[in-house]
Amino acid sequence: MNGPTKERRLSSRSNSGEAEDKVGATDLGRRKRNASVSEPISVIRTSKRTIYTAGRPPWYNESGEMKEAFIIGLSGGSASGKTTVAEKIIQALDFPWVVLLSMDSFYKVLTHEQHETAERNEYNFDHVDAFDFDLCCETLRKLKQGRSVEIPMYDFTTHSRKKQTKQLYGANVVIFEGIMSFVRPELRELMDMKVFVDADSDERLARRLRRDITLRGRNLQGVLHQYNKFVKPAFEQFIEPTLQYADIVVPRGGSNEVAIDLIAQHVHTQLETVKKSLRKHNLAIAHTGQPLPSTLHVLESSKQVQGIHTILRNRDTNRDDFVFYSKRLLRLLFEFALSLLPHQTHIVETPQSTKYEGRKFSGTGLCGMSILRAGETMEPALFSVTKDIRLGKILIQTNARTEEPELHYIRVPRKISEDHVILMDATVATGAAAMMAIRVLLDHDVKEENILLVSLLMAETGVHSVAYAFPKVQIVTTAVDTHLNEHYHIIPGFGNFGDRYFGTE
Ligand SMILES: Nc1ncnc2c1ncn2[C@@H]1O[C@H](COP(=O)(O)OP(=O)(O)O)[C@@H](O)[C@H]1O
Ligand SMILES: Nc1ccn([C@@H]2O[C@H](COP(=O)(O)O)[C@@H](O)[C@H]2O)c(=O)n1
Ligand SMILES: [Mg+2]
Repeated sequence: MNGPTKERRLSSRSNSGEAEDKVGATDLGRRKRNASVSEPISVIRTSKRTIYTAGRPPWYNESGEMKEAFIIGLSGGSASGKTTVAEKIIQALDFPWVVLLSMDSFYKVLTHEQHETAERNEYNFDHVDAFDFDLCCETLRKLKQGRSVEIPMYDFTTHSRKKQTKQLYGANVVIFEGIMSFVRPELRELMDMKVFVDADSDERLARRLRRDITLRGRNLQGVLHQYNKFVKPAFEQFIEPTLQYADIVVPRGGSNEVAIDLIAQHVHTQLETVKKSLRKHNLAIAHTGQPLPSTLHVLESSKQVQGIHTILRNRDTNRDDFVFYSKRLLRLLFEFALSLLPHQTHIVETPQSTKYEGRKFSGTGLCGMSILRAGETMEPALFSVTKDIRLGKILIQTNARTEEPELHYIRVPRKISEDHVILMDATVATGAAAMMAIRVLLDHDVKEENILLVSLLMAETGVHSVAYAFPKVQIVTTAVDTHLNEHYHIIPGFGNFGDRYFGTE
């Protein structure tokens, strides 16, 4: 993807399939508060194994410390309206990168016998032992730190985890909801705000009957049996006692607009400093005091390189010159990138029958992967320095309405998993497209340490984001610019590289 285009702005994501159709669909920035929520998740296409989501770049506070995500914990009895309230908070928040994490994801995987018991509505899903609290806690902690997590997705109709998982890279706000979300102190400690969703028990039973029969594949008798045997006693034993930890109790759940607005307002106040630092982070120097990562390799800024940069950065440079000099710089860049690949000693015999001790690429294979459209401009230069290299392509475009990057097309060379992969994008601004492409490669079993992200020009924030999410990926460029403007364009930058190269300005 072309750096100066908007690589990524907003993201709202959920991990429960049930909620996803509704909550994940929420286009936070644009949708009016009371609008119906029915579109598919702002995807980011899925593969068989992973749902790719965009991630926000990490940002830092004034002292250069990583800013943590704000976590809202939602608890309450089954069918009290936790998921509904979570959706409404997301709508009311109108804030980028909000994630909904549901405790459903952390139901333990059942044995064959347990599964049969569950089919007879005799398995106790309303007991603390039914959840993998360790995984749940680890996931929430990582999300709070803005780190990448892989989230299991739950299917209530089969009582099992879906094959697909969801990859998240960080969030501003995480809404964590579940019947037992306040039970463990280690989970409560991670929460910045605790909300208990309350509803009358008759109301909860009526809603649960309707929902479980229509959405979770249950029958009337089964729901009533499970409710009386497990759900009702669990509410009294585990859930109701956690009401004492709540900062706010929301009676009438999702229909309580006043409470939802108050929660959203409070979060906004809390995040005001974050928003300021985000603005500062984007508009001024990207990360004051943050050292650039050791995985970053910048081509030596020789006089030649500086001269080429001067031509490329000059707005008056015509298209012919722009193409010529970018190709020249690209060849230097690829030669430099190739020098970072593993090599071993290789002895050959010269025409004079003497031995020459040389070097040879020691990897299994090498292929290129371009992020369309601007990454495609790098292909000829790659071909000119590597012989018979296999090439893949990935098209990531920003949805004009949601401003989210979307994965539209992937063509990955066959048997790529043992290869070193040169991932190409002409410029990297926020890093969102590159991160999505890296995730796609990992999903095709490419080893993280075998990926080289190669780009003519990068913004500091993009470098940090990629390095933070993928610490083993080698990042190779000819220069790192410190600024991004409010349109996520690299400053001083090259302008829109793809447009200047293809003459589509
Ligand atoms: N205020 C409400 N009025 C009517 N139905 C509601 C309300 N809140 C939630 N529901 C419905 O009740 C069911 C349970 O709500 P849900 O949000 O899934 O609860 P929880 O996540 O707490 O189990 C869902 O089918 C939902 O659409
Ligand atoms: N396979 C499963 C797993 C869980 N449940 C019930 O789900 C309830 C929790 O989800 P809510 O959205 O209602 O909070 C819990 O009460 C379990 O009984 C299930 O029925 N089947
Ligand atoms: Mg729910």
